[in-house]
Amino acid sequence: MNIYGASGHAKVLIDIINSIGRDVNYIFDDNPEITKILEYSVTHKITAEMLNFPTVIAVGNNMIRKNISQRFEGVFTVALCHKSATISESARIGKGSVVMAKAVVNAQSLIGSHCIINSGAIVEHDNDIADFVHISPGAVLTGNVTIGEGTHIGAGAVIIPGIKIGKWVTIGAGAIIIKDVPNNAVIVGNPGKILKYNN
Ligand SMILES: CC(=O)SCCNC(=O)CCNC(=O)[C@H](O)C(C)(C)COP(=O)(O)OP(=O)(O)OC[C@H]1O[C@@H](n2cnc3c(N)ncnc32)[C@H](O)[C@@H]1OP(=O)(O)O
Repeated sequence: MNIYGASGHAKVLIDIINSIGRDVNYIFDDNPEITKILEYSVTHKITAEMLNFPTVIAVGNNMIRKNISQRFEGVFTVALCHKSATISESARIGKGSVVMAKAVVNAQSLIGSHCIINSGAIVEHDNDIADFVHISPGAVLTGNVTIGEGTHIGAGAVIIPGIKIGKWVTIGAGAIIIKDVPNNAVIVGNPGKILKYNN
């Protein structure tokens, strides 16, 4: 498998690829100064040979991940799940999404494309998560939660059942969300209050 982006996030993807017994084939980064990550060499050119292997994007920023995925439409086609993640048979994980160690995705939850379900995050039953969403480590989405495109749920945040969160929202670390959230809002605290709006 290939990794696009030689970031800290890429180090975690290397561990996930190793956890499922696959090989890391190529790691690409457009910054020529980054030549190595862990024990792997970093390449700075995308070759035809590379495209023989499935690729995942190792970019934490949701908007940048979206832009890269659109530039390479059709190339980033696999979902990647750590062997310790628990994923219901009735859940669906979209192409290019990553589910990290000890994360849980429960019954009939739908995860879009190019999402990150980070370490130990819990996505309970019947959630509907759009593309390019990042659920940070330890966050808890209870049942029937809806999350719009590009939203970032901060570490340890909790969303109570049935809440609808808009697009390109940022939920601060540790926030408790008890009401629906409009597009682009940045919310912090318990109970969550709007701090500002993302541009
Ligand atoms: C493996 C990984 O690393 S995955 C990445 C996980 N990342 C995260 O969980 C980060 C989530 N991000 C946050 O919580 C950020 O603090 C944000 C996005 C909510 C706000 O960031 P900024 O826009 O830079 O806000 P800033 O730091 O200027 O703070 C603005 C105010 O909000 C408060 N605030 C910021 N974050 C929080 C928070 N999580 N909870 C409560 N209050 C907060 C600040 O104290 C400050 O209050 P003040 O004006 O009274 O002093």
